[in-house]
Amino acid sequence: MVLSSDLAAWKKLQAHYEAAKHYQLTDLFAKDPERFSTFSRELHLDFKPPHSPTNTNPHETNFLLDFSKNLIVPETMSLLLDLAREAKVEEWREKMFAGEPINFTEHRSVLHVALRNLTDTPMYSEGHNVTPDVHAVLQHMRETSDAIRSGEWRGYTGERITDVVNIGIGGSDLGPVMVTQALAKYANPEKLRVHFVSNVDGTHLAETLRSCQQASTLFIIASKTFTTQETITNAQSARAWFLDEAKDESHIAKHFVALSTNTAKVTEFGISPENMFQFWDWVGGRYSLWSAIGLSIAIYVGFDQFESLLAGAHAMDRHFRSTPLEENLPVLLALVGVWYNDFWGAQTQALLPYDQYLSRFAAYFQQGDMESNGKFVTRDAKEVNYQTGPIIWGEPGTNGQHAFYQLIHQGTKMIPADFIATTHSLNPISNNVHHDILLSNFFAQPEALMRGKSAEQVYSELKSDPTSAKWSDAEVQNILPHKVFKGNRPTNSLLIDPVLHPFALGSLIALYEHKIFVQGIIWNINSFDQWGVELGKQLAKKILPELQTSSQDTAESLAAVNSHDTSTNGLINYYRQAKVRRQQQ
Ligand SMILES: O=P(O)(O)OC[C@H]1O[C@H](O)[C@@H](O)[C@@H](O)[C@@H]1O
Repeated sequence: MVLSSDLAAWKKLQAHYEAAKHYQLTDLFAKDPERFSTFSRELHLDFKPPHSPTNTNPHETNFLLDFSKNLIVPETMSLLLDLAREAKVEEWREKMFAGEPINFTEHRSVLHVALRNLTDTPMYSEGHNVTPDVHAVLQHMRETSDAIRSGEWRGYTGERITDVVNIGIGGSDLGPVMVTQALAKYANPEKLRVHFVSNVDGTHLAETLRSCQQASTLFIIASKTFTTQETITNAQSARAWFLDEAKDESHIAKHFVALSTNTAKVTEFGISPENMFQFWDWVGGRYSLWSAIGLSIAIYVGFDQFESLLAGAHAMDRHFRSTPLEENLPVLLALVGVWYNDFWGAQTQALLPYDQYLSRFAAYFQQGDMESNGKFVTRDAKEVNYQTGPIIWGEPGTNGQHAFYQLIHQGTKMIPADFIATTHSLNPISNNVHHDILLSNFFAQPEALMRGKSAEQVYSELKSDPTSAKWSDAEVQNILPHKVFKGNRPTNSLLIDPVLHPFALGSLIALYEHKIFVQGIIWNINSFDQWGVELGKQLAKKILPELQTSSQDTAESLAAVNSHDTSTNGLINYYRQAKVRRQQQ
């Protein structure tokens, strides 16, 4: 396979689209009373961590995926399933679980699924059983997080740790940020707070440290490569801030730990090997929250909760690996996405969790999806002639409704959207009235997007309203079109039952990870490398020395930089002049 658009099923889908583009969702529902049951799936997942009999957290969850409000009929789904088979999704899925080096541009296997394998079943990365290594690091994480939470781990003055600052960026930040927010209910922030510093902008570290004390702060330096400029710069400044107070470098051992694959660089930084939590190059950064990168999560909510998160993801892995494609939730989500992305010309995919705990969910999957599937050549190095990964965006409902939903309802773009909610609130305050209101919106928005509002409906509304009833016909005709909603806008609705506990969250994240995997296979791209982040880094390295000025420089004497295009030169020179002018004042 070279171009997916050459596959027989792809061509059939193109032909099928010619009929489908006339579909009206309301008609499809009117014609088929079974439509909801045809295009929805319930899934029960459970899995108890076998080696943790004392972990009494819930280890089961239910999902209801309703994909009936999509511009599909049974033939659409059967063609999309043919496409998945023709693209060899099942074979590639097996290759991933078998640890084959499917990330071929970096010669690596893609084994984040092994990180949540809490059983003793061996999992191999290119022939090496990684399960014992994974379990050993989990044990190290358990001991360390227990010691910090219990107060057994003390800082250099003998104080307890009250603040944990995770310094990392991209995959070494977004997962822990998202999960610690999502599981805040399970934390005890009066005793232990977590902070995340990612941006190289000094403001991020400076503002974070304003509420921390050296004697009670633990820094987690999270970087797979341990060479990322932002992280190392922040880590060095954090080290200087710490030593400013603690003075003696030997105190670093109690206040700095590292999460990395790069032992040499960690040691060079001054962090001892026993304070290093290892992971492996077969863990992609954006799939690494399940690894040592999750240490801040384990410290914040406790290791048992972290383990339950892994168990939930493992349960979804089992579902993904063994369920026929037509019943397979990640596959179904992926296929519906491909339908809009490649045949309807949709450019984006909105993720709209009706759950405040998931406020960073879309931001997390911006990396998860866009770094994975933002590729323009196939695995066989041919440029694609179809769209690959969509633009991922979103905010929690109902906030989004009061911000950007106008465009989803009445704009000119098709925006497929996933609505996500739980059946129960973890905070059923005021007699659960908040949750009922939240969920009424969760149900109403996909309905409104589908049904829209016709000119006739608007007309009769205007006529029955005492103010507009008095309007002239011309006035009515002038205003009426602005109030029309064309509807027919597609959505998925995902209900999680009962609540977003760690197990459910783990399953939900894994659901989207596997969706991204399936889409990458269908587009025949390598979803596991990220060369696209390199070029900007290279150029920034070249520019950094050009920004230096000396204290002798004046606005008049300062030499102009001219090694770039005139735009980049102009911007750099404006900055250099501004620096020098400021120093002259
Ligand atoms: O953990 P590291 O090595 O610091 O990388 C942080 C991030 O760097 C780059 O932007 C990419 O490679 C990301 O995938 C990665 O998550």
